[in-house]
Amino acid sequence: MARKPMMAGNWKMNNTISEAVVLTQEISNHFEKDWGDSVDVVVCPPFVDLKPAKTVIDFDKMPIAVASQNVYFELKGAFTGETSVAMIREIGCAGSIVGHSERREYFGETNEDVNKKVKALVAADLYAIVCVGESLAVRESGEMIDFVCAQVRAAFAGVSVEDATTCVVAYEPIWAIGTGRTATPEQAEEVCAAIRATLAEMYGEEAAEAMRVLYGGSMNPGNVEALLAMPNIDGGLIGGAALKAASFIQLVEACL
Ligand SMILES: O=C[C@H](O)COP(=O)(O)O
Repeated sequence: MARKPMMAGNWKMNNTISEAVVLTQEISNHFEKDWGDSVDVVVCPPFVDLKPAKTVIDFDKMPIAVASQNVYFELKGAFTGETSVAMIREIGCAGSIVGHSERREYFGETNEDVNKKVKALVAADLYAIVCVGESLAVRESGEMIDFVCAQVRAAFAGVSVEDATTCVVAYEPIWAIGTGRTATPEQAEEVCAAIRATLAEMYGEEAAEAMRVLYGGSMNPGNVEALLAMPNIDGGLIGGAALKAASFIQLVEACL
């Protein structure tokens, strides 16, 4: 089955509102090819930048979705500092990243939290971009497939096939994030294929074939084509290379 590629830019904690407006406008200005319906392009700015970025995209009628980098699983109430699915939905977000390794490492996000966030998102008709990935120690122990597939099972525990198929999985080996040390296409493919096999165990072959598995970790215009050539890599979750309009557009166009 031909899956529609997705190229998602995770801006992490970069760009004030004014900077976000400039970057979004630059992405819009660099837009030359009509990517139409052949790739899903997503930008994931910090919370405060979501509305300004969405406003620029809507004004320019750009085929770009906006997603948040995180969301809380409770619907509302006394959860100081958190942001609900209703809040991001009203801004016009299509979904949210969940379980990014930086949130797992620095903010103590657990597999159980990730699962609750996936459930909160799909219940609000939003999708989750579920991040999984092993540390260097796990990679060197050779246990990365078991580790990552356990993260996938935990993230989707109790999620229906209908809801799961709206979601995306992003394989991001922690040792490749922001380090310039990209996984080789073969290393990335091995784990992405195992992720799809896990999804097939949970949801059946047809659903697993329909779900997108992205790679993230120092993806850039120089290595994107070799990674996208792998049969189980359906796009990218991009950090550093998404912070410049020209390189982000190059990554999008590599999907065409
Ligand atoms: O969410 C994005 C990833 O953490 C990849 O970041 P990076 O492209 O800067 O390595």
